[in-house]
Amino acid sequence: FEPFTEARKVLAEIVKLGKTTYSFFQESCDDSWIDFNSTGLQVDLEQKFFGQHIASKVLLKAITDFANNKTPKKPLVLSLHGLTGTGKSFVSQLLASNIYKKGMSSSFVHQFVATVHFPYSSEIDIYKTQLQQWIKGNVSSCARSMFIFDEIDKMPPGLIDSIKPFLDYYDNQDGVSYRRTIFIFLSHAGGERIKQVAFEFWENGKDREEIQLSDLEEKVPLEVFNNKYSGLWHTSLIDKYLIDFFIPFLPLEYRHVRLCALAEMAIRNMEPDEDIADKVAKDMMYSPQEERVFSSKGCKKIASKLVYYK
Ligand SMILES: Nc1ncnc2c1ncn2[C@@H]1O[C@H](COP(=O)(O)OP(=O)(O)OP(=O)(O)O)[C@@H](O)[C@H]1O
Repeated sequence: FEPFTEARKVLAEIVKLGKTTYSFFQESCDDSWIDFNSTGLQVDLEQKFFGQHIASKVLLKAITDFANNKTPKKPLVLSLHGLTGTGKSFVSQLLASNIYKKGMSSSFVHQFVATVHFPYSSEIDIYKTQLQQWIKGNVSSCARSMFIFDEIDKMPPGLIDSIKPFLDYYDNQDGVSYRRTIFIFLSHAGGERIKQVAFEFWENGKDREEIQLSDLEEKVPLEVFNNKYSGLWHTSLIDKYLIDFFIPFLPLEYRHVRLCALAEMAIRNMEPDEDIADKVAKDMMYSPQEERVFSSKGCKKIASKLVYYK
C-alpha cells in the first residue's frame, strides 16, 4: 500500500468525476444537447398550437427534412408571416424546445428583436457589421445554431440583406459553414392579405381547414417583396430564392382564443373552467367590425385577462 499513489488515484477520480459533472451540466454543441425530437414536435403542434393547420404541416416537414439531412446544401431559412398574436413567437419556442435540450435558454439559440437591437435606421452600417460578426462568431462555435429575427418588418430596410451570404449555397466562408444553421424571420407583413383570404373562405361558407398553402404561397412573398416596411422589401433573399419556406399564419377565431385561455389555465395549474374561457374570449376585439370573425390581437394578452376573470 502506497499512500501517495492511492491519494493520486483518488484525486484523479475526483477530477474525472468533476469533468463528467461539468459536461453533464455545461451545454455543448453535440447530440447530447442538440437532438431533434420529431415526435415531440408533432405532439406539441397537435396539442398546443391552435388554428394553424398550414403552418403546422409546413414547419414539421421543413424541420424534419432538414434535421434528417446530414449534408444540407444551405441553411434552413423560414419566414413566418401573420397578424399579431397568431403564434409566430410561440411556435418558434416549440421548435427550439424540440431541438435544443435547453430550448430558448440554449446558448445556441439567438433572438434579435428589431426594436430592441436595431432601433435606429441611421445606424444601419454599424448594425450590418455587428450582425455579421455575431452570426459568424456563433456559427463558428456551433454550426447547429438557431437565429430568430423578430419584428423584421421593423428592421431598417436593407439590413436583412447583410446576412445574405450566410443563407446562400456556399460550402463555407472563411472556414465557417452555415449549412446546418436555422434562420427564422417573424413578420406581420402579408398578414392583412392572409386575413383577406381567410375571410373569403369564411364568407363562402368554406371550412378554414380547406385553405391550402397554394392559396397563399404566391400572394404573401409578393406582398412582402413590394412592401417597403416589410423588412424584406426588394430583398435579394426573395428573388434569389434563399428563403426556403414562407409560412402563413391565419388570424385566430373565437374558438381558438377559448383554447388559448384553457391552455393558459393548464399552465397555471388552474382547474379548466369553460365559463371563464368564454368570458376571456368574449372580451377580445374581433374584426371585421360587423361580422366579428377574427380576434384582432389573436391570443395576445390572454394571460392578463385570465388574472382579471379568475
Ligand atoms: N396559434 C396559437 N396556438 C396556441 N397559442 C397561441 C397561438 N397564438 C398565440 N398563442 C398564445 O398567445 C401568446 C402570444 O402569441 P405570440 O407572441 O406567439 O404571437 P406572435 O404571432 O408572435 O405576435 P407578434 O407578431 O405580435 O409578435 C403566445 O405566447 C401563446 O401563449
